[in-house]
Amino acid sequence: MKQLVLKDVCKKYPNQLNYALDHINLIVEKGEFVAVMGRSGSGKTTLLNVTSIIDKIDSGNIYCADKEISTFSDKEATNFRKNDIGFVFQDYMLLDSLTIRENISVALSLKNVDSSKIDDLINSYAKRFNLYEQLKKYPYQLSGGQRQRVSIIRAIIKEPEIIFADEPTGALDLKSSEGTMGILSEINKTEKVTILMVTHDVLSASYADRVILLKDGKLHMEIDKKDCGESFYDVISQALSDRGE
Ligand SMILES: Nc1ncnc2c1ncn2[C@@H]1O[C@H](COP(=O)(O)OP(=O)(O)OP(=O)(O)O)[C@@H](O)[C@H]1O
Repeated sequence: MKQLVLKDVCKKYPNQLNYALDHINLIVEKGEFVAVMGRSGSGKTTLLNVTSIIDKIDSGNIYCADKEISTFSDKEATNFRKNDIGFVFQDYMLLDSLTIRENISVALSLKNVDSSKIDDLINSYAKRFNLYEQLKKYPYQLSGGQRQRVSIIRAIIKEPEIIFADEPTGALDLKSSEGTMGILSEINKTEKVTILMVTHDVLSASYADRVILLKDGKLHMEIDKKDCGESFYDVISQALSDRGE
């Protein structure tokens, strides 16, 4: 089943000569994990922003599970972001004045989950991702890797159809990056959640099923893990270096 379909999607920012997205055609299957790569300015964040309807496109169509989301009204777009998708950002986007438990529960209260169930749900995810002891603490008391695990729990706990991740390992050291990618990969397989992740990091990209490479707003190349097996990491590195990325 198709989760996301982009048909001839174009986007140009005001006062810019070039398209940020130039006739993008892309299909992401339900449960697929896709990494978006490309040099700075190639359109990665714009692609994430238009598929999560944070930003509007100029032409083309975007469908999510057969609904044309690119024509959603503001209210429909807000509901879609609240109920159907989760976000993971490079800088975690946790609220400093709230405890870890409160930070996670914000996602559930937005989705109107029954308050009697919220604590149990948070406890079980926190135990699963080794954060139970941290629930009473504040974000500044946690390491970067722990904060990113909190933000992944906040994204997955509302059972979204898709998680959009923008450079989730961008601020992390190697060990924390591997921990973060291990968790994203686990929830992709266990919860069957579709993931669209922007990254500059080949190691992070190698956890995906497929890598798409953008260049000047165009979909330049796709690399499928199925075609590469064990050498996926090397094939991605080679493709980037061949293109001077
Ligand atoms: N708000 C904006 N206003 C005008 N131009 C923009 C805006 N956002 C992005 N652009 C331009 O659109 C193009 C694509 O930018 P985008 O941020 O999507 O690239 P990116 O691949 O995510 O880059 P990076 O890796 O640096 O985050 C670039 O030429 C950029 O300068």
